[in-house]
Amino acid sequence: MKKFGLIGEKLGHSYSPLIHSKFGDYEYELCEAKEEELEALLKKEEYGGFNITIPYKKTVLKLCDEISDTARAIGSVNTIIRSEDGKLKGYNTDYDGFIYLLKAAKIDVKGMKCMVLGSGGASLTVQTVLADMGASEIVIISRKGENNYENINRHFDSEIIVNTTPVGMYPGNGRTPVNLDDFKNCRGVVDLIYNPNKTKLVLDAMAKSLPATGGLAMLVAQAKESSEFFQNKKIEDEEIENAIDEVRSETLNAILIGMPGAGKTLLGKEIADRMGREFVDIDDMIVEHEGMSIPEIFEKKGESYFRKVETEMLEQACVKTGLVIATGGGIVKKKLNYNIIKQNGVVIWIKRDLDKLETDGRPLSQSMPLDQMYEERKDAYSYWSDFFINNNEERE
Ligand SMILES: Nc1ncnc2c1ncn2[C@@H]1O[C@H](COP(=O)(O)OP(=O)(O)OP(=O)(O)O)[C@@H](O)[C@H]1O
Ligand SMILES: O=C(O)C1=C[C@@H](O)[C@@H](O)[C@H](O)C1
Ligand SMILES: [Mg+2]
Repeated sequence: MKKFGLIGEKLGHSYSPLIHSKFGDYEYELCEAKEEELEALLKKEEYGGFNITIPYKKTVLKLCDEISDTARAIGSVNTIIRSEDGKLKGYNTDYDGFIYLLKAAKIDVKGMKCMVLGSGGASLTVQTVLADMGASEIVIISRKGENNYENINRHFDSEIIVNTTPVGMYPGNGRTPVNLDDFKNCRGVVDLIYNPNKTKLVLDAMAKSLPATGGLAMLVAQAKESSEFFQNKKIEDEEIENAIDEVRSETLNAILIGMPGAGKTLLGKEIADRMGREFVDIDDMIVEHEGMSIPEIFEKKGESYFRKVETEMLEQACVKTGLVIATGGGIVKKKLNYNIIKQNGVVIWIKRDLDKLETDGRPLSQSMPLDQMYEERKDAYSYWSDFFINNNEERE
């Protein structure tokens, strides 16, 4: 079997090799390339075909020998196949991928005023789908276009917002292209970014109880169709959901929260061992970073300094994927930590009866009654977590 590749400018964020490994038994490589290298790369015969991503989906049109009707109509190619006679044929599988995403997220664009952020190849595909699905108006916001971020207030009445820019994408996590507070009529948010799993834009929409989705389902659905071209065989649609589930379970961090001494570190290590994952303890990161024990940091620098370093360490750990992360008990004291944890995390609340909690080496647990601390924090532990584990059985 020939090998295949993903061509783009920067590819450190891509899950495509992982996803393609679910659809077939072929090699799939990341090929970072500069624009002037594209032509030579496409000619390399060891590759049976390619996916194309930011910023080359428009550029490669002129390098293909043939282009499918859909890709030509949209003006964007994300899949290229080398035929037996060496000719390169360009397709667009993002079109079906975006339709799949809208349906999966139950976001109906019919009759809606839609704002598309960004004007690259992915934006062209999104615009075509929105028009085909009956959007009443489609506004494109780009840095230099007629509608831009300076005069975006003209379109604060948009009902659906679709982000096709890389703003907020790994490693630039935590950024958002627009402030959702400005869009009072907003009825749905779609971010094509899939790493992180939930961008700031998506988390902001969820905080307002708006329907919102990241781009993983689109990525997987377009990859399935590309893989059908690569292998010249049909793959059933059920495979898309299976692959999404597998990618989520392999990439999301398992993040443990709960009272000091509840067993986050103990259980975190055990979970990581059993899953064959790397374990990270935020408290250990802080101690290493500061070169002091936690009681010493509290004593010499105070709690607010400790919290500042804790947030920095949390940010470093949570932009990564596939980890088991034990936090300190006070992580929920700072609202800012919520988005950091949620972007790539499944959050597990470790519960243990208060009279069983270890307080040694834990300055806050020694400075106030544990039932008072629990009262102050229990609603946050509950709201921040996706599920809980009872850790009352003796383990040692
Ligand atoms: N189920 C259990 N059985 C016996 N001992 C336990 C159990 N759970 C936790 N412990 C013990 O309680 C102590 C505290 O556990 P651990 O350090 O894992 O808590 P933590 O939640 O990480 O605390 P912190 O918030 O301070 O980091 C440890 O000595 C641990 O071995
Ligand atoms: O990030 C990625 O791996 C990709 C993103 C989209 O552009 C897709 O169209 C492309 O096939 C792969
Ligand atoms: Mg711990």
